[in-house]
Amino acid sequence: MELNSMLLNEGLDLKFEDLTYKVNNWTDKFKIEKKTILKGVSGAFYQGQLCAIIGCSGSGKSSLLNALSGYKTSGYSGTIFINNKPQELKSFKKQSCYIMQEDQLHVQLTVREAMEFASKLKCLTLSLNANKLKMIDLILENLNLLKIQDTATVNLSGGERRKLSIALELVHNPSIMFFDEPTSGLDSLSANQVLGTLRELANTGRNIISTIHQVSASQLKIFDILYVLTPSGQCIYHGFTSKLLDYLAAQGLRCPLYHNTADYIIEISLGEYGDHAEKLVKYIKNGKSSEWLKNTGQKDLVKADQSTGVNINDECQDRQLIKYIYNHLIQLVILSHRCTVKTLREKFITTRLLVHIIVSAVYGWVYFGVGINASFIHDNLMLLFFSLLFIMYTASSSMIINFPLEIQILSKEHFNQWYSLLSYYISFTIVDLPIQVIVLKILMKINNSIKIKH
Ligand SMILES: Nc1ncnc2c1ncn2[C@@H]1O[C@H](COP(=O)(O)OP(=O)(O)OP(=O)(O)O)[C@@H](O)[C@H]1O
Repeated sequence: MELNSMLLNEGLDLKFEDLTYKVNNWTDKFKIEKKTILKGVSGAFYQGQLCAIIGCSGSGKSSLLNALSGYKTSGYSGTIFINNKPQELKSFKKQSCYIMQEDQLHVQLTVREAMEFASKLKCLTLSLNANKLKMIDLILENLNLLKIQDTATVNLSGGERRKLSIALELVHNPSIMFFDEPTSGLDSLSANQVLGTLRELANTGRNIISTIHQVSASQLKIFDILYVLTPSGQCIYHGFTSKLLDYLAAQGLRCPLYHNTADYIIEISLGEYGDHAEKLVKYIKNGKSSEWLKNTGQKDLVKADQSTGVNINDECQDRQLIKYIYNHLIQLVILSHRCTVKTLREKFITTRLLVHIIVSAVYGWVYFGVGINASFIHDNLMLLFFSLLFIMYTASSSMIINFPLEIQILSKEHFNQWYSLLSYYISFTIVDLPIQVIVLKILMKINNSIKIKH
């Protein structure tokens, strides 16, 4: 199905030059040494194209994607251009999104709820108007999710989860989308459906850049552009998928009949057909050169040379401050609402209440009558101490239990500019506060009633 024209987008062009990524590595002798993951690679991905970054495991595909998307910045050197201007991360993040390998979804919400909260957070509005609701319907319909809109995300299939991850980001109409192995863990039918969705997204004008671990011959044809990395983090091919065989033939490399071309070039990068990788890196100037295309009669990789430029916020400081506070307040209200809905659907809250009832009953029984006898002052102190300890422990336990489960979702949503960390933290605390007050009341009530009855 073709994506509706309402989802059309101008797209952004992305170029990178001499990108190097170094990490610190521990040696056998407990010393730190620098390991180079990406060695001065260059390339360009253009709007309206579906681009695949392929290579063997550990070749640096995710590292390259992390750099291009701005997800990671430390350890990287080189230059990235957006529409021929140096990448300005803050504004770039507003026009891009990064969809990670693992689908980070709120399992307590339904598909529709997840979409509505995403739309509210991205549009900074407490209620969605008819246009926004129509847009959600449109996205769900185009990604075949409308009929399962009331299903909890925890019950979705792998392919549906991946599509929902895409749908959630589409609500703010990103111009460039990064995907880290979007087909991993999916059966071939779901993988084909997800790749079909990526194709449609590219057809709407967006720039779609994806790493792919294993790609079949038929799936390979879906991609316009291939970018192939060697195990040493260099580029041996950057160009049209359809021209890969011509490129290899020009170097005297002929893909065996019925052999997957993607597998063939990866095998070349691994040195299975001799020492060709170095030669190819030089020939294509580590991704910089598209000269070889001229031999094939093809023009440049560039589809369109336009420079709409990245929006730069030039508002005065006072207005920015008011806007900043207003945005945080709106985020806080939406996040508190979402957190309340999730908390009320959690089983953990019942367990928490039960633990308080049992512990308060035990304390009441053990320290019966100590409050009315001055000779039990030591027991009074002990009761106070244990009660405080228990309250403090249980109050922090909700954060300790929930935070590791939420950290991946938080990092995805925060990176994709849904909200600030401050708003997230305050909303989490606000929603937990009434629960803490209620359980404290229970603790005191049961404690007192046991003292009186005894
Ligand atoms: N922070 C780091 N510290 C040490 N090594 C790292 C770090 N980040 C990446 N690496 C190493 O860099 C190499 C490339 O990693 P990366 O995840 O980019 O590869 P990949 O091509 O995406 O692999 P896969 O297909 O298996 O996901 C790996 O050998 C990895 O162990």
